[in-house]
Order: sequence, then C-alpha cells, then structure tokens
Amino acid sequence: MMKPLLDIRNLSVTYQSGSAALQDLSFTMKPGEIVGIVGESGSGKSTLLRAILGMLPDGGQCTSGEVFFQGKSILSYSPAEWGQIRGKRIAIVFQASGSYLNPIRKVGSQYIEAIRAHFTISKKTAYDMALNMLSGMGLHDPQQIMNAYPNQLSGGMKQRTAIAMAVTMEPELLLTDEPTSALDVTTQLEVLKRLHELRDRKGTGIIMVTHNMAVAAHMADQIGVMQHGTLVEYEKAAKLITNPREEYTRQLLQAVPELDLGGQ
Ligand SMILES: Nc1ncnc2c1ncn2[C@@H]1O[C@H](COP(=O)(O)OP(=O)(O)OP(=O)(O)O)[C@@H](O)[C@H]1O
Repeated sequence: MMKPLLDIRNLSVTYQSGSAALQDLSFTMKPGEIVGIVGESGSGKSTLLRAILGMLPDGGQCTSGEVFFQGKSILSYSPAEWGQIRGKRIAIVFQASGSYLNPIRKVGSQYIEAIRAHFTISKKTAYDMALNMLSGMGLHDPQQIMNAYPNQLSGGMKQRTAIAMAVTMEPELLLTDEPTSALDVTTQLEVLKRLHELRDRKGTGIIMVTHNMAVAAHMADQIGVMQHGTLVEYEKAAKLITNPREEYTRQLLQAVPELDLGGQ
C-alpha cells in the first residue's frame, strides 16, 4: 500500500482565549491528491493549515494528536527541522500572498533569491526557472513581470506570481487558503486550472481551503466539511456532492454561490 502523504490523527488545537479551534480531527491523504476543505467562517479551516505547518499564531497550541508527513511525526519538530520542510516540501499560499511581495524590490530579484536559497544553481538558471514557472501560471510576459516592482502589477498578477514562487520549490504538499478568493472570476478559474495541472504534472498533493463549495467540487478528489472544529464529513468529492451524509453538507451545497465552473 502506498504510504499516505499526510496522516492527521485526532488533532486538537486550543487558543489561549479558551476556545477549542480543532477537536479530535483526523484524515488521511495520498500523494498527488487534491483535498478541498470547506466550512463556515470560524470552523477552523485556517487553523488546520497552520497546525500542519507548525505555524499556529501565538496563543495557539496543539493539545493532542499527531501529524505524520510521509510517515514522520512532524508536530514536535525543532525549528531547524521545520526549516528543512517549510516552504520547500510543504508550501503555503494565502489569499493575500501576492501582497506580501517586497514592494521595494523588483519581482525578479526576490524570486531569484528565493530559488537560490533552496537550490545551488546560478542566477541565470534560477531566472530561467522563474520564467518557466510564471508562464506555467498563465502569465504571458514573464520577463516583464520579473522586471517589475510588485505595485506595477495587478492583484491577480501578484497573486499568480506568489503562487508560482511557492510551487517553484516543487513541494510535495501545497496548502492553499482561499488562494483565488480575491481575484476576478476569470483569473480565479485560470489559477485553479494551473493548480490542477501542477498536480497532474508533478504529483503535488494540495489541500485547498475554500468557503466556496463550487470550487471544491470542481477541483478536489476528496472533500472535508468542517463545522465547529471538527470534520463532520470526509468523502470522495463526487459522492459527497451527489449523496451528502450530513444535513450541514446539504446546506452548504444548497448555498453554492453563483460561479459558473461548468462551461470552460
Ligand atoms: N489567533 C487566534 N487567537 C484566538 N482565537 C483564534 C485565533 N485564530 C482563530 N481563532 C479562533 O479559532 C476558531 C477557528 O478559526 P479559523 O480562522 O481557523 O476558522 P476558519 O474556518 O479559517 O474561518 P475563516 O473562513 O473566517 O477564515 C475561531 O473560533 C476563531 O475565533
């Protein structure tokens, strides 16, 4: 049997304020799988991603459970061990990742520096690699992007650049938290398509947090539905959509926003 890419067992997270943000949450994903995590605001979706990456905000603590990444228990990793994994084998993209680009440096110089922090390669090779990844995100003039300051680019271009940067390291697991929510619908579809291709080409496992059930249905192999810090349903996407077990899942399906994902 193939080793799971990620195996989360009975994970609980509490914030100092006292609220339990995750309660006894378990699921397993295979390499190359796309998992959509849906649920209402406050259900714990972002907390889950942060816990996987050992990046809980101050006051947040894993109180029980384990996270296995390729068979290794990672929750108790030291900062040095995390340094080997974070941004490299497990990468994360947030809704506003594009706005975290350094505004006073050209995209190219920060991109090349990020690549060379991970790979021992020449600037020229890193540059070519960056161009390739930017094109792969559907950005048609990658040279111009490399030569621009972030504020010379549109929000969609910046976000796609940030996603390209995250996937350049060829992570085995990509965590995305509403990566396309701030983009217009056309750009949103383009980016989702590229993420799907990335999985097909490189076998990248993706956990995609979204409030949008239509996006999850379109993208994911498995969908997890979260409510009050627990996973109330975790099922193959096709089955969950056609035959939801939980009343709460049914409600989410009925509330699917208007987003035509069918006719592309
Ligand atoms: N830094 C924090 N300190 C204290 N409580 C927090 C913190 N971050 C989140 N919480 C609480 O943990 C619970 C889960 O929040 P989380 O942000 O993970 O949910 P979410 O499903 O991602 O919501 P959204 O869709 O709005 O981003 C909520 O009750 C929230 O108030």
